[in-house]
Amino acid sequence: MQGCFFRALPRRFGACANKALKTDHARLFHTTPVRLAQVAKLRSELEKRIAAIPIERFRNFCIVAHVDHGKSTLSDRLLELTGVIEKGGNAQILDKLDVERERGITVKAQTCTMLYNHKGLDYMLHLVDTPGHVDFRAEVSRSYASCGGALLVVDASQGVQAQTVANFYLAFSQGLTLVPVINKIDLPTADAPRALEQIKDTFELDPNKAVLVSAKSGINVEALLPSVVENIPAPVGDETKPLRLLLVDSWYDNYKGVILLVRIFQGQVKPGDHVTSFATGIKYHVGEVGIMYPLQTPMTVLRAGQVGYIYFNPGMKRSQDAKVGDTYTTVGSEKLVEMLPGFEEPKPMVFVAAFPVDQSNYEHLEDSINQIVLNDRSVYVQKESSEALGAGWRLGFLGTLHCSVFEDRLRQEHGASIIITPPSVPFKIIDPKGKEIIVSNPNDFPETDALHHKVQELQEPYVLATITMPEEYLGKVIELCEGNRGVQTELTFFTSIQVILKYELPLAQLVDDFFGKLKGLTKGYASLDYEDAGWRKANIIKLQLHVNKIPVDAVARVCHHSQAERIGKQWVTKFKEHVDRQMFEIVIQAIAGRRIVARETIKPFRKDVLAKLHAADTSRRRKLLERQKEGRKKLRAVGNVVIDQKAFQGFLAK
Ligand SMILES: Nc1nc2c(ncn2[C@@H]2O[C@H](COP(=O)(O)OP(=O)(O)OP(=O)(O)O)[C@@H](O)[C@H]2O)c(=O)[nH]1
Repeated sequence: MQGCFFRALPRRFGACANKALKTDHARLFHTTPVRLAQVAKLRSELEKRIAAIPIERFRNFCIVAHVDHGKSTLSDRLLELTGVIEKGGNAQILDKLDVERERGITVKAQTCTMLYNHKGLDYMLHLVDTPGHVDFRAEVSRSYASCGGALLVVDASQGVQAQTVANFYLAFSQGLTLVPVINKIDLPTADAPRALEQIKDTFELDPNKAVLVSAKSGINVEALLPSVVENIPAPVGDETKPLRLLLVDSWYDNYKGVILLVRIFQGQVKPGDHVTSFATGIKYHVGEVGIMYPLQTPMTVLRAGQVGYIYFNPGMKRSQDAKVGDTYTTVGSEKLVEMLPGFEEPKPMVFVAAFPVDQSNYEHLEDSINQIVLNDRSVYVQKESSEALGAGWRLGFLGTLHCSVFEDRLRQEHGASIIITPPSVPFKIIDPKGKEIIVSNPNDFPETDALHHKVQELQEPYVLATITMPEEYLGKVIELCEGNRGVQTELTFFTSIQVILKYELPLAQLVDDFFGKLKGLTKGYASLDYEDAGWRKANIIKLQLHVNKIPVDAVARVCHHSQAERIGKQWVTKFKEHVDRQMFEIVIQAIAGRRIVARETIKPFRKDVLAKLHAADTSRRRKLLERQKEGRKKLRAVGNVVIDQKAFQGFLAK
């Protein structure tokens, strides 16, 4: 992670962009008054070099791997090799989202163009560094659409892991050429022959084509680019035909509006062109086109086969108008150009309710949420209000990591103080007429009395989980999967001691810290990946927390019948820990449907402390009343029970 420049590119994150200009490279390529002439000269030389490269010498490729196998470190080395960034200069210019740095994960795919001279000829390489974590798989899948091949990186000490398998099949299904790369060969625990055997056994990839490197120390990295040039096919596309471009990604810039990352399939695009979107029908005048080198570097034209950015003049204001997967063409060519197949929008599958700790911060928090959502449109936001916690939002995410990254960004970048409920998954109601309704808010679950005439069937989402692990943990992992309502679909030994296990699991079980339990059971040796497996009939029920017979709406959740008692017991025990004793008895109940599945009681105070106050002691009485008034501000009422906000925070904390 340290010194990773490429991942640090803050192109989507306007606030950070200026910091990136501290790099020598960025100074050269971005205007400061002193260097203006020099910048113009360098850009024009770069442009001339690019103009002389025919499409047959373009190579668009991405780097895919399991989490932490070294994608970003390798990207840095390739950028250094091609002179895009300076050698060893990365440490000073380290700059990226706080959350990415702290967690050591890539959240957004980043792209960069490189020029590489191979056997006396210039090649234009376009590289995409993709996130490894399963929650951000849509980023990887979209990146593939602009690429002809991929470097499949495998850590020599860990070998093939779950996300290596998932990335391989995704790339394979999209017809990409794969170049295997065995990384971290410098580690004492590296076992390159085993990793080579695994890629041969599991993916039928030729081990002789694999390149063995150490991205960290740079060993043999120079052998990679010749392999890219020789093995990855050039894109095809006629630059003389009408424009046909695919919108791969977008981000928001406060000054320029929405900036689009595009792959040109046919024709060319220049500033001043009048273009139109197939999805929205909106027409725009192109303001600027350019390449990521590694920051936005304007060019006079982008042509077939290239990946670059464009923005409009006047700028695109609404980020919803930039539909990832959309096709654009020149106005007047609409009938001559076929729309590209596009992408399926990723659907949020994990939902939480979020509330400001202090209701007076509601508007500030709403602004912060909207700002993050501008650059992350996979987040679903809907207003919600709770009797206990006030006004807030229901937020939907691609997975639990996506959710906690969002939460961290709210806290770190916007200083938000927020209460977030544990993640839950949506459920589907099929009504008696066969109409399907997907519901993400447990409070919309039909009342028990209405269930039989409002619902024909209830369904919950399932995933197909791929788990890899050393054979010695197989028994324990099978037990864990079965205990989480899993159904085994495959068990394969891919070396004499490594196993790939596939299970269909309810997503609700997976978000309930399944990965944490798996890691614990296997001492961290197991890896997990999953993909959507559709909806299955489910025996689910609404579980509610009642305090003195009044439901605490923010806490309600929908769960499987078999889990209701366990969760209910956890709830009442935890809630009791966080609620202060009061003047009367408090009864806390967990109720599933009509059944009370757990109960705790908080006994009242024995003495009335106010009784001791002397009637004439007015100043003390006033002091007490003021203190009480102050305290009340922090309190929320649930029926007749007044509960401190901190109790909710404590109760809802993981
Ligand atoms: N010893 C050694 N460590 C390496 C090598 N390549 C990467 N690392 C280390 O492995 C860790 C993960 O590297 P990254 O480049 O962040 O991995 P990544 O695949 O981009 O991670 P994600 O994007 O989060 O999936 C970092 O601590 C790197 O310094 C290598 O060749 N040798």
